[in-house]
Amino acid sequence: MASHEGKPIRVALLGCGTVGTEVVRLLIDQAADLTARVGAPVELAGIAVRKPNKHREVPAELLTTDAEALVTTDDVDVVVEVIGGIEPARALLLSALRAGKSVVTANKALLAEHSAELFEAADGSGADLYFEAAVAGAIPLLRPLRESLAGDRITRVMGIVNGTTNFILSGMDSTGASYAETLEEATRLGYAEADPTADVDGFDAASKAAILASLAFHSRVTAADVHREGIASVSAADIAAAKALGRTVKLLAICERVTHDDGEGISVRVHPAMIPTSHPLASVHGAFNAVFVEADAAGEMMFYGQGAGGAPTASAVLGDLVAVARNRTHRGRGPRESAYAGLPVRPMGQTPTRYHISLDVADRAGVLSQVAAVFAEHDVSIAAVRQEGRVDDASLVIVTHAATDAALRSTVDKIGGLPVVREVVSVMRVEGEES
Ligand SMILES: NC(=O)c1ccc[n+]([C@@H]2O[C@H](COP(=O)([O-])OP(=O)(O)OC[C@H]3O[C@@H](n4cnc5c(N)ncnc54)[C@H](O)[C@@H]3O)[C@@H](O)[C@H]2O)c1
Ligand SMILES: N[C@@H](CCO)C(=O)O
Ligand code: NA
Repeated sequence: MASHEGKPIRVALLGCGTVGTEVVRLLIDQAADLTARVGAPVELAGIAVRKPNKHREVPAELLTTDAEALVTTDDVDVVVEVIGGIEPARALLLSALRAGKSVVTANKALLAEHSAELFEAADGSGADLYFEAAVAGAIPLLRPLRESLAGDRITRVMGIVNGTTNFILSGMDSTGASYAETLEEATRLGYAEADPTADVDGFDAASKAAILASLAFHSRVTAADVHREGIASVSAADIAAAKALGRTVKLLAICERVTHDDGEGISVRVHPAMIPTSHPLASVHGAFNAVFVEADAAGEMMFYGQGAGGAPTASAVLGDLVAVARNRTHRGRGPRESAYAGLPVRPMGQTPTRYHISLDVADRAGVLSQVAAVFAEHDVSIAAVRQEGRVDDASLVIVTHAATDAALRSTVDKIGGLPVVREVVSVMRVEGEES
């Protein structure tokens, strides 16, 4: 096959915000190295922006407001999308792929909803679709899943994939700062999405979980399939309850194989959970991300690094850009969509989990047995109980063994209604320990 060595790779950049500005800087600063690594110069053909008059540290002559014209021009080989959101990003990338341009994107929201359509367009023209920056920023994670681990059988992916919420939770845990203060700081540092509800309500992590589950289990998983709970309901009481038992609270994205009588499926979820402080994910602080991957032959692996911020995210974008540019220069092609396994996503209720339940109860004879009876009634086995008497009531902490999430929820509902239970102080799932 003929090589296109030497012919410049022309790049259209869509969006020039936090990530886009850093992409331009790296492309310019590292032009000579990129040329050597790709085997051809990588040149910016144009930068689509909404407000051309805004001050930016990028070459003004490359700016355009006509993104549609830019992505379909003959003079462009690769389109890099760092606008975010569904439209117009979706329409622009479909146009680009259909016109045979390879695409590099950091857009998790788009991929978590429309990857099937995008891959189909890429297949139609033989173009590449790369998106390493969409999950866990700078950390090489999607390429290991799509390529390095393609010969193994992945059983579980669990991690901290949202820097903003991790920054908030670790800030609340260590400095005692308020939720509002830490969120403001995360926004100032460029970690938070334009609308921080995407971070705090778990939408950002759910999009990433959908992408991870699709790649890990060779199945189509969209954001709508992901069970999602954010951090808005995590209280100081939850954090204190976790600390009292040597645990800490993290927002986790968990994708795992689950087997039922009717066959194999997957569970994909995002929710706050208590993990032991001895667990490696417990020491992931600030905007850092970390993801555990478990595979049959490889065993356990952990990927750790900066999951957000302009420069770290641009690093992943540039890595993908080099990969697609090399493919163009040497007439290769990256991996396509792999959804052949078609595993169904199980409802959260069927997922085996463990709960930590902290209650304020009356301190008198028979209370513990009444509470324990509710667990037995729902076939939920108790792993540990801790009771501390106070003046006229008691604090009761119960940690369960694994049971279905539906059984655990019904247990908590019924316990909350017992006359001897004054308050359900904290209910949280427990992860990262033997069940
Ligand atoms: N910031 C991060 O840490 C981070 C990390 C990983 C992934 N991402 C993803 O990268 C993408 C970009 O994020 P960002 O933080 O740079 O956002 P940003 O808001 O800073 O930048 C987006 C830019 O796109 C511009 N834009 C909007 N509509 C446009 C249009 N129609 N044409 C041209 N430009 C348009 C906006 O004016 C803005 O300047 C998003 O998909 C985001 O989820 C960001
Ligand atoms: N807002 C995201 C950016 C990275 O995707 C985060 O906080 O992790
Ligand atoms: Na990544």
